[in-house]
Amino acid sequence: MSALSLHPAIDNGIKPGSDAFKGGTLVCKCKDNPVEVTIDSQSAHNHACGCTKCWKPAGALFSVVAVVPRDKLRVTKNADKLAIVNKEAPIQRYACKGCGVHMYGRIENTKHPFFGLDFVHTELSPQAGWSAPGFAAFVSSVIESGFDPSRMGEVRGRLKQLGLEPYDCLSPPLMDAIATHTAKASGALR
Ligand SMILES: N[C@@H](CCC(=O)N[C@@H](CSCO)C(=O)NCC(=O)O)C(=O)O
Ligand SMILES: [Zn+2]
Ligand SMILES: [Zn+2]
Repeated sequence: MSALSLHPAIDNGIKPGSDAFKGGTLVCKCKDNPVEVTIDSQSAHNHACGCTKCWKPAGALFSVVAVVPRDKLRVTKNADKLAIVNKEAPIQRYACKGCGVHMYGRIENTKHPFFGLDFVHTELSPQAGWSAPGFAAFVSSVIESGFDPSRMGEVRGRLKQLGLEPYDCLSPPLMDAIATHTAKASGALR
């Protein structure tokens, strides 16, 4: 039996990132006048995400999504083709109206724990060297897209085989960072 397909960027093993990498471009899938985003930074916290909100390439069960500082990201070509998918969502995802690809997701709420970071899919980049995915988030959420719940053992097993520890929310360090932010905001922690 062939291995379960999760996402083309991880199905054949995970390519390590490069410490020397300093950024590059993301290009949408339109043949004509593609949208281009330029990022002057390496990515961080790259992960596979099973949630229903993140953009996935056709046929993929997971997205692969990372963050970059928002002040290091600019739209450099065909910005007029972008539209926000859901203005009410904490992460406002800018999708290409031509091909549907999400070019970046931005948080406008200054109180959000991840304010200052934009969400990006580095598979859209012609350059190699972006940070590699390090864990899998929102794994149980693939069921919300219609995936058979009886096959979740297979999904988690394959993620572990690829070296991506599966979590049903974010990774423990990120969950701790969110809780710390919340505790500082409430005054429970100084
Ligand atoms: N079960 C839901 C989960 C959606 C969700 O909370 N997604 C996270 C992670 S996205 C990248 O890691 C999130 O922060 N969402 C905020 C947003 O989407 O604006 C589902 O699957 O829909
Ligand atoms: Zn496009
Ligand atoms: Zn997601």
